[in-house]
This record gives sequence, C-alpha cells and structure tokens, in this order.
Amino acid sequence: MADVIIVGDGGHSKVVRECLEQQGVDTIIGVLDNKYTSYEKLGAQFRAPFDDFEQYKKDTVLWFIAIGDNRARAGVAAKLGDVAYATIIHPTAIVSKAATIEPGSVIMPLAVVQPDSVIGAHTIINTGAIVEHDVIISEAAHVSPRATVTGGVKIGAGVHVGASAVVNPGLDLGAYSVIGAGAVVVGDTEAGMTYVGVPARKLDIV
Ligand SMILES: CC(=O)SCCNC(=O)CCNC(=O)[C@H](O)C(C)(C)COP(=O)(O)OP(=O)(O)OC[C@H]1O[C@@H](n2cnc3c(N)ncnc32)[C@H](O)[C@@H]1OP(=O)(O)O
Repeated sequence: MADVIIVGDGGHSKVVRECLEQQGVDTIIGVLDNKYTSYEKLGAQFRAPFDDFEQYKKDTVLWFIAIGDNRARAGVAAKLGDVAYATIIHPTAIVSKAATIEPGSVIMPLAVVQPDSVIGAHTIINTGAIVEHDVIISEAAHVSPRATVTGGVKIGAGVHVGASAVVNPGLDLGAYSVIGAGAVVVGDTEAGMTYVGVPARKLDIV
C-alpha cells in the first residue's frame, strides 16, 4: 500500500482515480494541477499547483500522470525526473501474466492485454481496448476506448489510436502518429502524421 500523488485534474484524471481506487492497493493523497493557485485540503486529500511539485517528492510516494494528451503527459514525466510511478490496472481488465505493464501506465475497465505484449511507461490502454499478443508499445501512447491492436504491432512513443480503430497485424506506427476514430490501419504510419478512414489514409496537410 503506497501513497500516490496524481498529476492532472481533468476528465482523464477522474477515470484514473476511479481505477486506482477500485484497484484497492494504493491511496491517493493529493492532486497537483496548475488550476490550483495554492495548497488546499479536500477531505483526506490535498490539491496544489503542479509547479510546486518538488516539495512533494518523497521516497515513500508514488506518482501518476493523469493527463490525456500524450505530448503533455510525456512533458510532465520529463519535468518530474527520477520519481517512482504507480501502475494502475482496473480489476475488470484482463492482463496476461506474460505481458509487461511499465510504471505510470493505466489499463482501464474491460481492457485486454495479451501474452508477450509490452505496454510502455505512461501509456493509456483505455476502456474496453484490446491489445493482442506480441504488441510492443513505447512510452506515452494512448489506445482509446474499444480500439483493437492486433498481434505483433509496434506502436511508437506518443501514438494515439482513436476510439474503435483497428490496427492490422504486424504494422509499425511511427512516433506521435494519430489514428482517427473508427479507422482501419492497413499499412505502417509515418511519425507525426494523422490517418483516418477505412482503409486508413493519411490526412492531407494544409
Ligand atoms: C475516454 C475518451 O474520450 S478517449 C478519446 C479518444 N479520442 C478519439 O478517439 C478521437 C480521435 N480523433 C479523431 O478521430 C480526429 O477527428 C482526428 C485526430 C483524426 C482529426 O482531427 P483534426 O486534425 O482536428 O481534423 P478535422 O476534424 O479538421 O478533420 C479533417 C478531415 O478529416 C475528416 N475526419 C476527421 N476525423 C475522422 C475520422 N475519425 N474518420 C474519418 N474522417 C475523419 C473530417 O471529416 C475532415 O474531412 P474534410 O476535410 O473532408 O472535411
């Protein structure tokens, strides 16, 4: 049982906190977000500005960055430096014993992660998403609700797979590429590019 500080107090944070509470292992002691201008107590927890994070660093505390935007999440991880992170797995998620979930990641309700897959640090496997066998996900990625990543896919850092999208087997998604909601990805994606539709095509850059 560890004390956890959550960074971020938006919609994604609400869901993360619910997952952590239902996991029933660790206890949230506070939430940092720059929407707060000073330290305040809220029941058994505190709220405080994120910019004050240095004063909350302790060997006994775990952190969790609950910010939905992939670049922002990665940026906060870089700022926080060498802290320890919680790993959050909702009790209804099915995670293979042969899968690896790196710290700072969350596996949301009803998600599935199959054998020999690796979920990199600060990654979100959102509600009902499926990550099949042998999928390697780098850090700060997001597989959105009900998306399906089929076997042997490689997902680069910061990739966002939109809700209900499908990624065909063995593909390689370049860092920070974005897959639109409902897309079916049939080829590798270029870093930083956005793909939509069935089959998925690169969006023209204006
Ligand atoms: C818990 C949660 O809520 S997790 C949240 C998960 N979020 C998602 O799944 C959202 C994923 N995001 C999307 O699908 C977005 O629409 C994106 C990223 C693909 C595109 O967003 P933008 O860059 O803002 O593009 P924009 O909305 O201007 O659309 C550009 C064009 O692509 C089309 N388009 C946008 N999204 C899609 C899509 N998912 N499928 C097909 N076409 C699309 C638009 O109709 C538009 O076409 P047009 O130029 O012919 O008019």
